[in-house]
Amino acid sequence: MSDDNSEGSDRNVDLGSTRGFGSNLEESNLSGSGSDSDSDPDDEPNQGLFDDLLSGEPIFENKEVLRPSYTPHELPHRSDQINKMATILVAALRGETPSNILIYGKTGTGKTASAKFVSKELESTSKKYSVPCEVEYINCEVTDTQYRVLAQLANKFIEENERVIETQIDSLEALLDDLDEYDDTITSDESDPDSETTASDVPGDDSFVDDGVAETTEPNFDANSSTDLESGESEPVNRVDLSTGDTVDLTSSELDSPVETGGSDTVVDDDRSSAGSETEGDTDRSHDDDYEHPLADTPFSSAADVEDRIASLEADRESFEEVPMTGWPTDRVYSVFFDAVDYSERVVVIMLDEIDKLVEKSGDDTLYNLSRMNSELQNSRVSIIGISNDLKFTDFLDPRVKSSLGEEEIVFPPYDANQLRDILQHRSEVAFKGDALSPDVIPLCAAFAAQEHGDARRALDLLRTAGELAERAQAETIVEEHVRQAQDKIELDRVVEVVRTLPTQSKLVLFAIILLEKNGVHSINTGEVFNIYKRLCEEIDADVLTQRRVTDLISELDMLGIVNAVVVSKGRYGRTKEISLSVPIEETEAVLLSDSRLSDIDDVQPFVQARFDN
Ligand SMILES: Nc1ncnc2c1ncn2[C@@H]1O[C@H](COP(=O)(O)OP(=O)(O)OP(=O)(O)O)[C@@H](O)[C@H]1O
Repeated sequence: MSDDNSEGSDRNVDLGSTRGFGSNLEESNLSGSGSDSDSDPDDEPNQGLFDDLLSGEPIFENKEVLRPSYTPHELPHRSDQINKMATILVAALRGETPSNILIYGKTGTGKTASAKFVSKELESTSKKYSVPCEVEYINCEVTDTQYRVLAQLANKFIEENERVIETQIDSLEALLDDLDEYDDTITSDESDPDSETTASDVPGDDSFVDDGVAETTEPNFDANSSTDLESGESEPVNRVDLSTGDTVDLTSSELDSPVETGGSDTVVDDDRSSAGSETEGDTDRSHDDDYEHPLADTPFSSAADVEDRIASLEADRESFEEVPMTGWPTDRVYSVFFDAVDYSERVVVIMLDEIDKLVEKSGDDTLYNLSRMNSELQNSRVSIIGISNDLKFTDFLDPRVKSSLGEEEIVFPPYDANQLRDILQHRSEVAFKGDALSPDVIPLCAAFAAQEHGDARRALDLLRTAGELAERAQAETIVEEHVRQAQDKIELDRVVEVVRTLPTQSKLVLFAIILLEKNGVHSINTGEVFNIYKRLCEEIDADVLTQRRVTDLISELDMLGIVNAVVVSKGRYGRTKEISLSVPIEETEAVLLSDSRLSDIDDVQPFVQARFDN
């Protein structure tokens, strides 16, 4: 013992300023004492707290891929649902409005993962083909009121509009720079006596080349624009009605695209020579190549046009007003959202995950407003994808909303054990080191999760937790026992979470049941629970609910799997519920007592007597 201590203190001294981390620890100890004088306290070596833990071969290669936040690139056994979604949403890429979609399925059946996968594909394809289409995802469990949903969407679209404006302004400014450069070059060419720059130097449309230079007395970029190149100035023409303020989609590729001269140099040369053009020779040919007019193939006919457009974009940007997270009247929020969506031509897909939570919390107003938007939008189109694991929530919807929202329905059935096995197999290849898994681990995780209504999230949790437990035990491989321990741990964690988040009244009812069980009462009935519950309420000054309401709370606890309540017939005494606890008593009691209100109940013993008093 004393040796150990001295070794520990040696460590402190010896490692001093010269030694690094763990792997050098032993070696450093052996190296004898070093000088104290030059040791910097900030560089003090660690005492190896983590070294042992780090020294074990880690089981995981990449644990992140087993976490719920990871979006897989492949979703085995969901191709039917994914293809169906894609078939509906492809309309957006054709500039049409896709039907609204309702996605149903129990928890962990891959609804969110599949919908996100499809929307990623949709957005990237829309970029590829330059068809404006955006997907906005909202989790209604978090954003659960009409105000918040609309505000969040409004702000997202405002942000997106600002981004688009920024890009457009950048491109327009680059265009102005090009114009300046072009003007400078033309001016310097004009002052060069060797170079005879005339109107025919300007790139023109097809007719310019085809018809021969001689005919092209007034060069033009296209049917609507004309430029006096001798003065080097562009004359404004009515190519674009700037007064409408329509968004001009100026991508940099459009801006950079070369002017169509309508033919090769050879053709141009031939035409020119045969037409006896004023412009001849190499210099002119190089002008055609080098000095394409920057405004050709743009909707602008002069620098002033471009500047006007920049000013109007800047004014638009100034006019955007971010919605605060509270405080505005809802119709104002709606109107800002509406304008933000309609700012430019595009198809917008709004994905409302856990949509049932939104309806439960704040009715169907949001869905009503969103589903009738298309009839009023001028530029854009909106389509909704609702995701829910509650199949019944549409019963609470206004029939119009229900039929509009459910234009297309896609069901995600639970996975069976074989499918879960495939999913786990795919992930485990990336998640674990080579032979970290013993062969029975994946089948066991899949079997446990299949019992839980085929929940892939549960299966992945089990596999990850089993890996963590094995790692903690410094085992080299994950074995069946780790999976069983993981199953118990997850179950306990679930119970703790459910109990912790119960409302106080339910906690009191549960506490009453625990007290009865702890005092050896079996086959507890509702009346007994009610009596203890009443005393507990009095003790902490809580409202006392009616016995009927307490019976309902017991049924809710039963549904949550915390208690087991069976109805038994007592012959001529009628029927009664027999209640027992389905969760570990100690842990559950500890969670209840961690609630500050319940922790006031200190001496619980006397309450149990109530059973015998009544
Ligand atoms: N076919 C699959 N292939 C790979 N991973 C999957 C598959 N299905 C689901 N998962 C994974 O399972 C977890 C749960 O999936 P997801 O969140 O999509 O379920 P959900 O049906 O939306 O559940 P909830 O209704 O609880 O939100 C995620 O980590 C997801 O990546």
